[in-house]
Amino acid sequence: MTTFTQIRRDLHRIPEPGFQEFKTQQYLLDYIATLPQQHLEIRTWRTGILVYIHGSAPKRRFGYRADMDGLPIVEQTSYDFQSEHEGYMHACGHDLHMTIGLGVVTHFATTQMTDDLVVIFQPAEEGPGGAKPMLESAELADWMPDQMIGLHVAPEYPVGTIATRAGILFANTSELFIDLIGTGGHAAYPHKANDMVVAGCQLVGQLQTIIARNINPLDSAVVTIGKVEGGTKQNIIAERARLEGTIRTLSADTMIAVKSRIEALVKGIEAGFECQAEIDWGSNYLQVFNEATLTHEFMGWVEQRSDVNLVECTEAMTGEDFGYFLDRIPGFMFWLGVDTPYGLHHAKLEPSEDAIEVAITTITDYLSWKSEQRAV
Ligand SMILES: CC(=O)N[C@@H](CCC[C@H](N)C(=O)O)C(=O)O
Repeated sequence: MTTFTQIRRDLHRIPEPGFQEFKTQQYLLDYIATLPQQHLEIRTWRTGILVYIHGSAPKRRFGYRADMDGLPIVEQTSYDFQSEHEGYMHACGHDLHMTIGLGVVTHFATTQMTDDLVVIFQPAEEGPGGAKPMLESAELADWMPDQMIGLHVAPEYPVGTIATRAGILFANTSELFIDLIGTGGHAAYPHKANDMVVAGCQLVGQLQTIIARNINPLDSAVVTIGKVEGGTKQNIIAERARLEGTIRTLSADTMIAVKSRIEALVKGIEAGFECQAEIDWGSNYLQVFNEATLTHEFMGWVEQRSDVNLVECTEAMTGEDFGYFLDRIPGFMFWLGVDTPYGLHHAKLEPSEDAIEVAITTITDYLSWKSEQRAV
């Protein structure tokens, strides 16, 4: 087993929620401390880490970002290195993203590049979002890269596949939390209560009409309710219900339109069920927009290689707060094939560990090549 496979497995065992990646941060810091330190400078920001790798004659500063948090999922993989944190799992590949980040740090700590590189381990990608506050932090302010790279594991592609496109890669997102407050009561006296389970169920159904009936079929949008909570016992009419979801759109205007329809439907539920409703939009992420010149150059570079296959993919409705990096710094994100039948956020996700070496080689070779091009 390679060091990096072992590292991935160690990280897989300790998934933590956003901004609580304490063990993860310590694990990464402990590993980085074992590397030759002469070109490295290390800073921490909350539970994140920034590793500055000084080049020999720098004219530019590249950036690679890896996200760190796990998800509230009960793991169902066949692994003998399953999560030790009950109810949490690395089900979005962040264990691989971080391992690849360590691989990149290891490579350039021992083989100095001409240009500088900042490897950013960023907390809370799954929510509430670490990228935006990290970009506003004093820790990153004087280390701001000139070009950013990020990747995300892609279960649907074979190992050795790099998939990307110029322009929008991932959607705009907004979280969605709706609280419905009515009147509870005895299950046998529905006429004396105001049942929020019924109101909540109706609202879930009505929300589906936004995409089906209000959005241009040639546009793309998603409204998913991923969690419904309501009531306390089977024979008590529920006083409260809570819907939790997410909205995805390919344009900012469509996001505004979807939110306005949600507000209208929620008002209708309030009137129809004589209840109170509160909407909280939670956190929102900007689309991931790949800068055209750099993305095409990268795609051309990948095409020349015999060890990886390039796929020009379509946009996905996934979200990523890496969009905030790309809004400020030119660069791109790409999908890394990890060949597993279960999708992202699935309890059985088992990404192929062979993809780790593919990614480390691709990123370090690409950055070395870019660095040798010498910026003007
Ligand atoms: C790559 C990926 O799966 N990202 C997440 C980002 C979630 C953002 C936020 N918490 C939300 O749910 O809107 C995704 O679900 O796409």
